[in-house]
Amino acid sequence: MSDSAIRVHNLYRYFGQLKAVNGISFEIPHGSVCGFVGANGAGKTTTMRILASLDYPTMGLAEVCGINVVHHPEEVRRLIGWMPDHFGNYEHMTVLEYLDFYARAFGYSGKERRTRVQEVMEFTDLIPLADRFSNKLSKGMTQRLCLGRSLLHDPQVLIMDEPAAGLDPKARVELKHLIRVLADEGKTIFISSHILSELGEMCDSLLFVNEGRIVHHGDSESLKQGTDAAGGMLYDIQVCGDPQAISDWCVVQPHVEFLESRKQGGRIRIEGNDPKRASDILGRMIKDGLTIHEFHKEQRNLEDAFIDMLGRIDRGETAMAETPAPQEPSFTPSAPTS
Ligand SMILES: Nc1ncnc2c1ncn2[C@@H]1O[C@H](COP(=O)(O)OP(=O)(O)OP(=O)(O)O)[C@@H](O)[C@H]1O
Repeated sequence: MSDSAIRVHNLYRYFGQLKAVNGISFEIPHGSVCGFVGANGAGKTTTMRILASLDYPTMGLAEVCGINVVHHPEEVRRLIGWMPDHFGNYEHMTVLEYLDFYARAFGYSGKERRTRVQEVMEFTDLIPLADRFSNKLSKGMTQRLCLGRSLLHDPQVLIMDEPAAGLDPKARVELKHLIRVLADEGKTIFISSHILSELGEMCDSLLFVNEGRIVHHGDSESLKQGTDAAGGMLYDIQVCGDPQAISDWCVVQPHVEFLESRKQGGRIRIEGNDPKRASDILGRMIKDGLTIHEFHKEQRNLEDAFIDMLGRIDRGETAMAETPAPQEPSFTPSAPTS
C-alpha cells in the first residue's frame, strides 16, 4: 500500500490564462482528516475534481492510494467517495430508491445490495426518511443522503467539497460527528470548508490554499499557537486594583505593547515567540508591584491565523511554495462532466 492516501505533486490546472491550480504539492497520510481552506476561487474545487478523476490537470501528478488519477480513473473511483458541493437529484425517487439505484450502479445485487443500503441508511440516520422523495429533503437531510451515496461502495478515501455549507448548527454537529466516526474507522477524509473553526476541531491537518498555491500545511494547534501578524504573542492579564496600572507599566517597557483595556486588566502583545521573555515580563510586573491574579496566553482563532498568513504573503514576508511553471500541457484540458 502507498504511504499516502492522497499525493499531489506539482499540480497545475489552467483555464485559458487563469491559473486555477498553480503548482501545488501535498500528501495526506492514510486514516487522517485534512481540511482544505481557501478564499472563494482559490482552487479547492478544481483540485478536488482532479482527485475525483472528473477533470484533467494541465500538468503534474495526482494519486489516490498510489494510483494515478489520470491513467487509472476507474480504479480511483472504486477507492474514493466523492461528495460535490452541488448535488444532483431525481424527481419522484424516494431516499430508499435513490440509494438502491446507486448501489446497483456500484455493482451490488440481491441480498448484499439490500444489506449495504440498510447499513448506509442506518449510519446516516436516513431510515426514518426512507419513503420521502429525495428532492423534497431539507439541506441537512440532502447532505446526509449525498454522504450515504458516497459511502455505498465503502471507499477508503472520502473527498468532500464544502459539505457543511448551508447547514444549520445542529446539522453541522451531526455531520462533524459522522466524519469523526468515519475517520476512526480508518478512512482518509479530505474536506473543504469556509468554516475554519469547525475544520480545526475535526481535522488532523489543515491545508491553506491561496490563488492556486499552497500557503500552509500543518495542524490547527500550531496555527493557533503561532505569532500574530505583528510577530508577537497575545496575553490576557488581570490585576487586583486599578487596571490602568498595566497600560502605564507597558508604556515604559521594551518588547511589550498594551493593546486594549479589559474589565479587570488588559490585553498585551509580547514581541516574538519566546516563553522565557513572557516569564521575564511577568516577573518584572510582579517586582514592580502589580498584583497579577491572571496571566495567560491567548490562542488565536483559525480565521485570524489565516488572515494573518494572507497579510504576510501580501507584504512579501512569507513566500508561497514556488514550483516551476509548466512548459507544455501534458493533457488536453477538456474536462469530463461530473
Ligand atoms: N471550468 C472552468 N472554466 C473556467 N474557469 C474555471 C472553471 N472551473 C473553475 N474555474 C475558475 O478557477 C478558479 C478556481 O475555482 P475553484 O472552483 O477551484 O475555487 P474554490 O477554491 O473551490 O472556490 P469556492 O470556495 O468559491 O468554491 C476560479 O477563478 C474559477 O472561476
